[in-house]
Amino acid sequence: MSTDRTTTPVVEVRGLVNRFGSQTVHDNLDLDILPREVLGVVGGSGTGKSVLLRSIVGLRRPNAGSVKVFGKDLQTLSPQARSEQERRFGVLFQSGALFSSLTVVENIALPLIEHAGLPREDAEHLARMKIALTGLPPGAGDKYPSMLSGGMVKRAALARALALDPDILFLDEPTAGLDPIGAAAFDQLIRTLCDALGLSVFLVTHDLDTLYAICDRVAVLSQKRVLIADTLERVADTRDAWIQDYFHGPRGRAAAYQQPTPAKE
Ligand SMILES: Nc1ncnc2c1ncn2[C@@H]1O[C@H](COP(=O)(O)OP(=O)(O)OP(=O)(O)O)[C@@H](O)[C@H]1O
Repeated sequence: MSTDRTTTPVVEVRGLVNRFGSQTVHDNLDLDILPREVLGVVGGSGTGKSVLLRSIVGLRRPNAGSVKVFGKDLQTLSPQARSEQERRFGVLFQSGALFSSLTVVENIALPLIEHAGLPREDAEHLARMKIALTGLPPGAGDKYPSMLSGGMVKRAALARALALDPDILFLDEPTAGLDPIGAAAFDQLIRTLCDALGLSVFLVTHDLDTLYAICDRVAVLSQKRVLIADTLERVADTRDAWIQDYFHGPRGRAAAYQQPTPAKE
């Protein structure tokens, strides 16, 4: 676990409101993402975890509220300044979202060519470095996504999310669909990258093992807002029906038994 995190947030979400027609998904939601932390974001299905992620990274304009990234409100920036801020985000969507007609190297090189303006040869050289960083064998770079296993696709998508050397990584259910061993290995990869590269990680998950294995704090979405964002221990002790069910039901007990509790600062 990282030990030198400061308390100035890298992302501050304040008073966020998101509505779809008559459905209010978020109502006055507040959340901080701290430097160098892995923040697990949990909540029942449909509580708005993915919408929150999309609102923070600028893919959805909220109905009200503000999102500050490194102290700057994305909505008030010029298009160029905004795009520079957005380059500080790396996003891994649930589907992986790689282009099927491009090889893994080409997929990872693409943002380096399009956003960083690198010549193809340099971009592909850097792409191979990102591939190595995520633990993929070198040969994987020349394959198409359909030729890779589910775990390898996740790693390739992570390599692409890391292409522009982001400060904050957003992961939407990264271990969904992986077998338990593959999921545990992917968890450890995220923790290692967070510590080695000094990244902050916003991680939407349903996976209790992930929370116990790598998260510094856990944010619970419930009743259209963040009910609590704190250490796993304090969250699990919170009096709330969903939290009690989630952390102290059979699956929660099994996860707590299997994993060492994250080190305290
Ligand atoms: N583009 C959209 N148009 C209309 N409704 C939407 C849209 N995107 C999300 N919603 C609604 O917002 C709510 C929250 O969706 P979201 O995908 O954020 O939930 P979630 O917490 O990530 O759920 P899950 O854990 O099942 O993935 C859902 O009721 C969903 O139907």
